[in-house]
Amino acid sequence: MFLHPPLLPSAEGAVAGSTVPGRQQLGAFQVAPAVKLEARHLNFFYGKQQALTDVSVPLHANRVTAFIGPSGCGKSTLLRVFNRMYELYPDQRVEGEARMDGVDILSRAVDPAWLRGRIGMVFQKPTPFPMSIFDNVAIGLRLAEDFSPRDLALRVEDALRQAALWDEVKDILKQSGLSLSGGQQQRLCIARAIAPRPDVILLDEPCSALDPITTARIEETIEELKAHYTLAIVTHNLQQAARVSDFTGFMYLGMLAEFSPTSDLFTRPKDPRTQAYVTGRFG
Ligand SMILES: Nc1ncnc2c1ncn2[C@@H]1O[C@H](COP(=O)(O)OP(=O)(O)OP(=O)(O)O)[C@@H](O)[C@H]1O
Repeated sequence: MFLHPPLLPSAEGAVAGSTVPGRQQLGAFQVAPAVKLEARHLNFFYGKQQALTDVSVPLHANRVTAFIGPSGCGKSTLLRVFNRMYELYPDQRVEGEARMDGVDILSRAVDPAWLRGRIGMVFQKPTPFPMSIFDNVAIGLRLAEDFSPRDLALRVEDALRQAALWDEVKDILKQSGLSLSGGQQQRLCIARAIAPRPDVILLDEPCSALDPITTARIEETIEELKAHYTLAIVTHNLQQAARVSDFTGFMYLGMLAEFSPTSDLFTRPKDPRTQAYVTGRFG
């Protein structure tokens, strides 16, 4: 039988057993944000190839955490671990824990379908389904719960508003999601991820296929989403990491080389490899 762990409020203040530094280091009078999700000693394998080695990292509640690092260092793999995508592939396996509100979500006792409702994911390439704009957002809701048509419409509207797309699509909800522009499609995918009201949203290079104006729009959306969700973003764009995130993890060869408040990581990196990467000397 699967566990559906209770959802705990993500109050400011408690560091919830975290061993990793948070905002308490930013100043004597600031309160550390709670940790919503925390990887503990993760190792990950694609067959015999190890892609993550002893990664421990917190995602602070209602904050954006960016993961940066050279190609192939394990950023996407880390996000995939958090929503157990690897379980769909027989040769992939994980060791260690990922605790959300104190519960190890990698445990087989936790229902993966429940988990994917709690942790939404947005990919690099916008992936709208070949169906209407409305149905693209409603699909997960219909599978999860028996909503009345009115409640379903309200939930879809709410998700599209939070994804900053409502004004552009409210009159064309029956039109195909595929008819939207790339940036609109990506915001539609964000709305789809938001609709089940998850706790955490993982964004894997969500702007890499988008122009600068659309990218700015998505970044604004990310900033707004922080009020309701805990976010993690993988990005190759260091300026983007600096703009949107509160904390940044620098990954190198499958390890977390450094994790700090974003301003510290970019201005006072502790690890020489971070310094070399953020100053463009490799990567
Ligand atoms: N499906 C897979 N099968 C085998 N190895 C894989 C697979 N996916 C990723 N890898 C390997 O795992 C390592 C980490 O890959 P991952 O995609 O997590 O890195 P990344 O930091 O996100 O890279 P990029 O910035 O290029 O997207 C790499 O060595 C990669 O080749």
